[in-house]
Amino acid sequence: MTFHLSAEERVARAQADFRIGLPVLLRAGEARLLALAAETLTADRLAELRSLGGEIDVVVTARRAETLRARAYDGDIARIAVPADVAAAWLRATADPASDLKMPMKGPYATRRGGDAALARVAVHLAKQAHLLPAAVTLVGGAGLEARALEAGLCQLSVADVARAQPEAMALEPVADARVPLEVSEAGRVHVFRPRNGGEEHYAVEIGTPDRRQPVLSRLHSACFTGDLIGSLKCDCGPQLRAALAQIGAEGAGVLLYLNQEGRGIGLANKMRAYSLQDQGFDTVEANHRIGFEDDERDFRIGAEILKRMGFSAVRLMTNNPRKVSMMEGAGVAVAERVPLRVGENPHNRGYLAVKAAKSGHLL
Ligand SMILES: Nc1nc2c(ncn2[C@@H]2O[C@H](COP(=O)(O)OP(=O)(O)OP(=O)(O)O)[C@@H](O)[C@H]2O)c(=O)[nH]1
Ligand SMILES: [Zn+2]
Repeated sequence: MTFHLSAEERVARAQADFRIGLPVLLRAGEARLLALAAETLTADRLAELRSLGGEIDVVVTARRAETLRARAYDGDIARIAVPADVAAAWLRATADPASDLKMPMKGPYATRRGGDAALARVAVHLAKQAHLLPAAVTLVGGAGLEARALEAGLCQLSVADVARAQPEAMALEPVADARVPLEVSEAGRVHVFRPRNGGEEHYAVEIGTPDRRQPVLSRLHSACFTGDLIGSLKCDCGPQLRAALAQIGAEGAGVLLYLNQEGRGIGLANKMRAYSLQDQGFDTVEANHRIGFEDDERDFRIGAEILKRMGFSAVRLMTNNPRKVSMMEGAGVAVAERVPLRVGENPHNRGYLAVKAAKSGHLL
């Protein structure tokens, strides 16, 4: 009897190692690549990589490459060659937009073309999933790479593992639920759902006893520490959260889903990076792109799966976001009605709301 690690378990370990700053060995057929997150790379670790020989790249998304004026020959990513004489700070500055303004002409960058970029793509995917800067440092062709990785006990992952690993939404389990009387209704109940991959837990706030045979009044809310908790005026999240709860409470039945996808799925640290860029004049969408993210990295299937696990198959969805409607329907939960939720506009978030309407299709 020996232990068998599933694809999900391997991927989850690799993500955790990226956050710690440990390298992971990626495999596809005969190809081998050692990968680390650019954000957690230290000078010592860079020296370790260099002692192996081989080619070191910093891999960024095509979005970040555009800001850096580097050519993205691999479509969605760019493999930037790291010169032999640069320090870890050079790699960091390539990945991190914090110094873009101070050094507007970073580079010039030499980007690799040809060869297989599949492993480099997996490396960037892991960094994103770990909520770090979406960039990886990679090494190919190092002497005795695989043997050394094994000897050091590094995590190993194949491209097939990443493809096989189920999305978080498909592997959510209910963990616990309990009665929580709320200001808007004394008949509140909080349910906690946990993904099998050890990722963030997500919550459902059930109010009253909604009829499972009818479309349930529902809000799909994404975590916003700044808006939900400390009263930030930069967005409309706090007022939306409270208005949705109030409306569900007034009707006497419904479900508020609270998904821990802070910052449209990029995590709070990256959201603060985006806010710094917004203070330099970029809008909410441009800021995400300059870090290297898409406009919206959320997976709303998580919300649909939670509703299905709770016995619902149709919703009256409180949202202005058409993507939430289409992703809900794509995941098998019918949207019988879209209930608009326009509250909380103020002078600070007026521009943000206008950009969401103009660029992300939000309905007014
Ligand atoms: N990356 C990024 N995230 C932001 C910014 N402002 C707010 N957010 C996040 O955006 C999300 C807002 O989520 P929702 O309340 O579901 O809003 P929505 O997608 O606009 O859709 P509806 O409110 O349903 O119309 C939260 O996760 C916030 O943390 C920003 O400038 N950049
Ligand atoms: Zn917000």
